[in-house]
Amino acid sequence: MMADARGRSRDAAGPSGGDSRRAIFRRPSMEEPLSPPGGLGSSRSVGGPQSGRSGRPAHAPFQARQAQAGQGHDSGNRSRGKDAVTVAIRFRPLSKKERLRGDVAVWDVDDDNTVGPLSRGNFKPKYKYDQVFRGGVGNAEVYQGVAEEVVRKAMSGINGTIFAYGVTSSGKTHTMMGDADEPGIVPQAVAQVFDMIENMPSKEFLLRLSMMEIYNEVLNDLLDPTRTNLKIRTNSTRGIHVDGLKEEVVLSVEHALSLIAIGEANRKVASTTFNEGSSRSHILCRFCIEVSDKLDQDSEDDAPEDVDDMIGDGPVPQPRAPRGPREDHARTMSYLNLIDLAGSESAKATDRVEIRSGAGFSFRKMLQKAKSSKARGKRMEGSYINKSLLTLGTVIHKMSESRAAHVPFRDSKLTRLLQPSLTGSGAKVAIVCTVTPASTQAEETHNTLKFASRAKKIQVKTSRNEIMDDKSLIRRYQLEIADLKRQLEVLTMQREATPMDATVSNINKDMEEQLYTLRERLEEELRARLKRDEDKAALEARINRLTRLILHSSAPQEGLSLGPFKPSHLRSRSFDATLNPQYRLLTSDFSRVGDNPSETCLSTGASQLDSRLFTRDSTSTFGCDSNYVLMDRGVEELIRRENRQLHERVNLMAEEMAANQRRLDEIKAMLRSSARSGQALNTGSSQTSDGELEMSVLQADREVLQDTLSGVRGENRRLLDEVVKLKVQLKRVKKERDYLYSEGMGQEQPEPLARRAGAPAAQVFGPSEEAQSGSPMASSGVDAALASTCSTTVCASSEVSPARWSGSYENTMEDDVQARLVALEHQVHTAMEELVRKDQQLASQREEQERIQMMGREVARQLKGLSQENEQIKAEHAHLELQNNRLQGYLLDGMSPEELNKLIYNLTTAAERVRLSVQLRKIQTATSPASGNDSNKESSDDAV
Ligand SMILES: Nc1ncnc2c1ncn2[C@@H]1O[C@H](COP(=O)(O)OP(=O)(O)OP(=O)(O)O)[C@@H](O)[C@H]1O
Repeated sequence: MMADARGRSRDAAGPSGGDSRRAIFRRPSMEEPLSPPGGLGSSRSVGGPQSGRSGRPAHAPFQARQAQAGQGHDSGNRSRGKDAVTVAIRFRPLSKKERLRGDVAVWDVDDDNTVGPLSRGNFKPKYKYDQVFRGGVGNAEVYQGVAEEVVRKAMSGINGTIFAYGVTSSGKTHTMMGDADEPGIVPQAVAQVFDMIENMPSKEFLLRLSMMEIYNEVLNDLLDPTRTNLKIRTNSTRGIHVDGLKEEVVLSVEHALSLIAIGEANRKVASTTFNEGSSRSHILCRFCIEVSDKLDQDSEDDAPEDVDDMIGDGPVPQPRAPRGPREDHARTMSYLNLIDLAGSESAKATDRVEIRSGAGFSFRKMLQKAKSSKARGKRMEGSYINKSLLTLGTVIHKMSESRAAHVPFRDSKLTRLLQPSLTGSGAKVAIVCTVTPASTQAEETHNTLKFASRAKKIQVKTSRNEIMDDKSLIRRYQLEIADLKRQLEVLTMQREATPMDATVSNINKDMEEQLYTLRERLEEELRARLKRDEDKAALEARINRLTRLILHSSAPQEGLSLGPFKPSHLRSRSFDATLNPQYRLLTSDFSRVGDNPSETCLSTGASQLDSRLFTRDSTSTFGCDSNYVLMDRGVEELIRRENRQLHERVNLMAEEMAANQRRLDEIKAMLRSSARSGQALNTGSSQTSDGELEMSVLQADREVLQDTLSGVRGENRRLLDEVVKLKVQLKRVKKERDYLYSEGMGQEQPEPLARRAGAPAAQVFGPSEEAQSGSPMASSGVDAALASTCSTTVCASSEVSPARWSGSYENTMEDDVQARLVALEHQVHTAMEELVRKDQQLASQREEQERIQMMGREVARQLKGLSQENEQIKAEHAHLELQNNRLQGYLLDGMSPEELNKLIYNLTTAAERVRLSVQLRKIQTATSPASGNDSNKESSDDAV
């Protein structure tokens, strides 16, 4: 940068560069006394277009610049006891568009911050300001010259307000917000705030950010677009404030910038003639800064006591508040308002927009109609903007007049919101009026310069907003954290005194042991029950078996009384008769008897059978197995009975046959006599006819007799069939007897009857010689069967008395069965008693089991409750330990809150960040000693 002796600018460093710029700007003269006190010259020397666009935050060399920035800046104001509003003019370079349309710069700046019009190349100084920035000056320099001090004051408890004022496209947004390459006042202020926090370890801060816009005189929340049409309210506690405005606790630079970006995205922007992205609303970005001494600050004497100590310049010498006990730590709460105003625009310019964007002829009317409503909207926007800016100008004008009776702050929302900053008990105001040097906008620029000049005359008191009561949020957090710390200590002490986990685990252990014991008892009961069930089943099986035996024993009695012996269990039972030699013997014996037609033989066979049976009855072998013998006797008795019946029938038949035989003999005799008579008749005719008649009669008689004989023979065959059936029955009986032998309680079978009788079976029951020689009776099977039947009859009439024998063994058998029945009944009775007793035991055990189960459930429920309680205690403990760890790990071990802020911001979402920030503040406050005066009253209006 070059400058001549007058300070007229000759540098080509501005973006426009060239001769025109040299014609506009003059190098300011450092010697001229027009510059307000405050190192403006030094500020100017630091900046420049290059340095301003470096993108480096202006606050970075914050401490290094402190001496420069504060040196004598406010000395003049200090003499008045008031701070004048800092007013700066910022020219922007001619835009490309302006140069293209032939605009030239018609304003010039002197080094003494004087601005004046250029007339035929001559500069006529007209207005003087605190700061005037040429077109090539970057945002960093503007920040240092205008905003840095305001932010510094805000951090020390003095309200600060910075706003940009100017016509549209003059560079307000560029100044306040900037861009990525050249951050504006807002991002630089954020960086400075956190920079200062980082450099003040003895302090604690709570930052909150809110963003709102005034669009068409309607207040909207930019951080929460759902909150619209907010109302401005006033109360004694909070003063003028926006009701329902969202305030976000800010944790870091990035956090704040992200929130501001959100608000920026929500603001109303539109395209106008002069600006593609023109702001159509006033944007208020507000930081609420609460500062407090750390509660547990031990090395307070080494650390700077407040911001002014650290800054060093002390623009407003505040008497240091007497430091009381640690509870009376000073706490301040201040607001830093950063305002980007909407740009005023003439209706002509708006109309130009509409006309310029017109379409072809065919759509002209339609488009004009549509666009006229749009233009109306735009005009309305413009009128609202202009009205509020006009009100601001009026307010500034009135305030600049020392005797102004009434200042119309309420005429617009903008002035209403700015009222505390402009008139309040403590405020530092900086106004950056952005202007363009373009000739086509010389009038607007002139108006802005007039506005700035009036604003320069406003005087605002600056005082620190110290809050000594508990209404501040930071104080609440401090108290809450202190309370939490106390709780933590109590819990820790309790835990150390009686280890919580051990207690709970002991309870758990007892419960588990009880449960285990109960489970064991249950299992034992279950086993015992199973055992009882098994015993019961065994008893039942035994009863069934015995019952079966009883039934088996009673069956022969029925058989004896009702007919042929046929035990029910044998009807369905197949067995191999050939396996039983006794059965085979009897079968063969009987078949031989049946086959032998000889009456003598039959009689002999039957006698042998009876004698054998009798012999068995009288031999000692009978006693070897009473059951067997009894059953054997029963079977034999049956056979005898049936034999007797057969004998009776056979006798009847024999008598009948004998009668028939006699009749046949008579007939034969008659025939023979008739034959003799017929020979005699052949000799005489009369005798022949009588003889033939008699012959025919006899012949007829003979035929009748033959018929009768055939009937008798048929009857014989029937009887033979019955005999065969009886044989079959006899075989079956023998089979049953053999089966009884085989079932004879595991004892040996008696010897075959034939062998005991001492005679070979073939000899006894073999066919008789008469039968073998072919006697008439043996010629047919019928006669043989008849003979067999007759022999059985003979056998039935033997001298052994079957009735007597049968009765005796029946009695024996009955007694035995009765005895067994009694014994079995006794057993059954005993078993039933045992069953009843076991059932009673089972019922009582069931009750006991249910009681134990109920106890188990109750114990499980208690255990569950205790477990939940344990979990809760553990979670609480973990939570408190986490807090403790944070306290000890992060804060006490040296990690600064700023680093923690960054860490939290990087790791968490926005919502979580807010929550954590609150927690963090609590924790941070908890590490400081309690401060504040509890006697002051607090209002809940300050709740976030
Ligand atoms: N000092 C400057 N140096 C370089 N470019 C600038 C400067 N000031 C403004 N501009 C440019 O001028 C254009 C308009 O600026 P900006 O949007 O900040 O104007 P504005 O006053 O905010 O307008 P409006 O009131 O319509 O919102 C932008 O493209 C911006 O980059």
